Amino acid sequence: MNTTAQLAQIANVQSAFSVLAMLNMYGYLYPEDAKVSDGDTYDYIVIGGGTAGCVVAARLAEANFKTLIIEAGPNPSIDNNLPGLVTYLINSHSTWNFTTLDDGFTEKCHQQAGVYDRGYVLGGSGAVDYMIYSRGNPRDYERFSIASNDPSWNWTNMQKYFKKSEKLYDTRVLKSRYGKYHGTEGNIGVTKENRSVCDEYLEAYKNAGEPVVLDGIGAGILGYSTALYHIAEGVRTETATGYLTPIKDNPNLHITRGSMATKIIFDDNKTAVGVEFVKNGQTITVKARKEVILTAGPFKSPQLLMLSGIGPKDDLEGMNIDVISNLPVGRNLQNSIGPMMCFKTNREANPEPFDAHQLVAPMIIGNTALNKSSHHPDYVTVNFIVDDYSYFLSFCAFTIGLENSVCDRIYSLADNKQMLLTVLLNVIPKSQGVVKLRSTDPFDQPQIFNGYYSNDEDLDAVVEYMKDYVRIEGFSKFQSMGLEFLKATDKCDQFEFGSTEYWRCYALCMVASTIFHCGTCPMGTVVDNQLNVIGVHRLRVVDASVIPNPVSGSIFAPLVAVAERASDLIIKSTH
Ligand SMILES: Cc1cc2nc3c(=O)[nH]c(=O)nc-3n(C[C@H](O)[C@H](O)[C@H](O)COP(=O)(O)OP(=O)(O)OC[C@H]3O[C@@H](n4cnc5c(N)ncnc54)[C@H](O)[C@@H]3O)c2cc1C
Repeated sequence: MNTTAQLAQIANVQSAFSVLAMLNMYGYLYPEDAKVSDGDTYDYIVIGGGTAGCVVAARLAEANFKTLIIEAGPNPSIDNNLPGLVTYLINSHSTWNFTTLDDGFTEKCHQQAGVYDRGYVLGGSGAVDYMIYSRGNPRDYERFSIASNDPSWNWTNMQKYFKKSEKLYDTRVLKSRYGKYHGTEGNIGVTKENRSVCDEYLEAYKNAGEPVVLDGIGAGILGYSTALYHIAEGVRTETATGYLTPIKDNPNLHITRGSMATKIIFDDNKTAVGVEFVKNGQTITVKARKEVILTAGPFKSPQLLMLSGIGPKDDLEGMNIDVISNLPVGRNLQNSIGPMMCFKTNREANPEPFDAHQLVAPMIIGNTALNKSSHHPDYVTVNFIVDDYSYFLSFCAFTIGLENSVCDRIYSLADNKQMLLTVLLNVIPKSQGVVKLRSTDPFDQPQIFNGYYSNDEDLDAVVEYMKDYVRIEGFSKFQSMGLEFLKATDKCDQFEFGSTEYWRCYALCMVASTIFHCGTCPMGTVVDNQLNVIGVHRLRVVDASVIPNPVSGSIFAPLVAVAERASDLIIKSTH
């Protein structure tokens, strides 16, 4: 087995899945495609049927508003629905395949600067993501409140939206003292990792001084616990299936798929009055009686705003775009990143037979504070227990995008033993990237500069976190499991192993992106506390771009809660 062969296998399987996707086998689950003609009028037009877009459109349709979703992609297919197939979804028929500009260092260990994929499918990135379901902690939402100058975005207030959207299936958690933090009637089914292989690792983390908790999200507590996933009864739950399927015959809900929004149209009073989109080569303009709601995600929403005249004045003028509102659109790109760290154990790797209804590698999530009296994590670890080496090679080379030689080296060092694979994330990165227009063609990818470690403090912080985390090797329980850190790359060998210089080199080379991007149209500077775009009327953004800072360890669940709240705000402010 080697990485080249594994990548070839992925390409073959992906071709088969793209053919299956054309059959639209799950089409019966979703609303039929609407017949939309030039000049048609809706109460609300939602641009992008992704994670947030499906929530908002469903709530508006339920509230009796005639609502149109304009979605570029098709319906989800079998590889979107079955959790075990997630490895095949990057760079696939259901993603946009964005890449970033060269940042000068990531390419040392990676095939290219960065794979920044997003869902190109109804349900959006929630239909291609890794399904980790968590809420972050109170400090993350305090930062929303500060950015928006509105305390109502706080953690306590957001809990009702988490509960409203969640349907937790795990009876152990529900019966525990954490049960009260969870929802049981919501649209997003959630299950907990329960494979017994995790138990030994949880014990070992406990032995290493980390709290082990049954439920890692409800109270925003520190410690280690098995992951929650947005999976229910063996099937991924994203917002298309969770929110649109139950109301698929609602006459207020209209969807046009395969439709690329190219411009938001404003009248002379800077009021958004319609949207132009292209379907099957034909340009169609639709009108909004009440509002246009942009939910195209953290790369495409800023692109569309800029193409429509909302963005940094100098950049727009440089492209001969008339400026309607001069705002720092695209300027605050943020993401949770950190190095991938691999350990082998003395347990023989013993892969289970493939089961498409569950993720291949069980996950444990850790929230760690360096100062043990703190209530907030400094870093989050996403820990995979890996028995299946073909999965490992796919994750390493395809999902994280590391060079084949790096993945082959880890494979050989791991010596067919069970591995602990940790992605360590800095929860408060200070670095920022940028999304800019590449051209005035809406079909062009925007330019994305990832900005990883552009603020030196982030690298210093991550080095401290790695040094802290790698100490687990020295504790008796992990020692008895033979835990051993694997030097995944030889590109740092000029530095003494364990020195600050070594870890700095390792962190840069082995950086892994979570693809939890946010902040490109943040609350406070591009949208106000009600998510209205500043300086214009009747236009909101509701997607990951409005989230001003990363939420520790995930973004899907926080965004669903933000979209639930945004729906309330929109309905209450109905003109
Ligand atoms: C590979 C991957 C793994 C991830 N893993 C996790 C995880 O495990 N846990 C977690 O919490 N988060 C995860 N995330 C992040 C999370 O899923 C996303 O941040 C979140 O779903 C983004 O939602 P959104 O509504 O902002 O955008 P999206 O869900 O991306 O929705 C945007 C929608 O708009 C459509 N669109 C874009 N432009 C146009 C246009 N011009 N016209 C019409 N339609 C358009 C797109 O096709 C898409 O459907 C992951 C993301 C990816 C990509």
